Amino acid sequence: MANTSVIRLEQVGKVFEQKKQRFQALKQIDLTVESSEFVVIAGPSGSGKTTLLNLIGLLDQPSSGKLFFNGRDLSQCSSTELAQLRRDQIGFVFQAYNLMPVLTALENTEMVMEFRGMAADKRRAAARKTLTALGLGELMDRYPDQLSGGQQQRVAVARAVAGEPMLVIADEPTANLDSRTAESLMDLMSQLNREHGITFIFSSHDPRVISRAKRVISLCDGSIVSPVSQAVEFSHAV
Ligand SMILES: Nc1ncnc2c1ncn2[C@@H]1O[C@H](COP(=O)(O)OP(=O)(O)OP(=O)(O)O)[C@@H](O)[C@H]1O
Repeated sequence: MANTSVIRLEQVGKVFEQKKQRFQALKQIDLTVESSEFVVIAGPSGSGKTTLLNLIGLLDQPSSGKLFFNGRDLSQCSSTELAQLRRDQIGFVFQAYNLMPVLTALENTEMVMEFRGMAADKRRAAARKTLTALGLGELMDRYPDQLSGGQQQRVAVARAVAGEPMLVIADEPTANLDSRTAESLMDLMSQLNREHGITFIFSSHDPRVISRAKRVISLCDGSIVSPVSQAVEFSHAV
């Protein structure tokens, strides 16, 4: 089957306006990410990585240009349709994990599938399977404050991937992790990408993440500065 674009941006710009200040955070971005890609958006602090991820994750809207998700022109979608797409097709791993403190690891992992209206037995089975695959089989009934930072990060990944979304977006996924945990998290995401064909888009300035990407998109001052049409292969050795 031919590759389908998960995300396509055409001449996308993003301007933030505060009081009388106008700041162009993204400038005329052209970018296509195909199904099953494993992409890192790299660049220095302030280059626009989070702004770009927020657009790709349908959390924010461009000021100019066009954004397509799975072939759909998002400017034609209502806010309800955008919310449904986010819920059903996209998994998010936030830097701050954003786990619910009053829910166990298992309940946190089930949460997004519950929002989707999946039957309780199905979502519980999917959450158990994913947590076990992530090495958290024995810790499913613990609350976030009973888990280490790395374990919480794994629960956040489990929550993002358990419902097998089309796309997983991770903002600086290794920012708070030690080298070993960061390495195993990247192993896990590569495996999910290879075995389940889930498309991953990360933002990072961590060389450990960038070296594992199949394609790196470099941002500088809101513009893409690396070739985007060709996959860039990096050695796995850092
Ligand atoms: N809501 C906002 N209002 C005004 N300016 C903003 C807003 N969000 C981001 N910016 C500005 O846009 C630019 C890009 O920010 P962004 O957070 O996307 O960068 P980044 O590459 O993710 O940085 P970091 O690596 O430090 O997280 C920065 O100069 C930032 O100050």
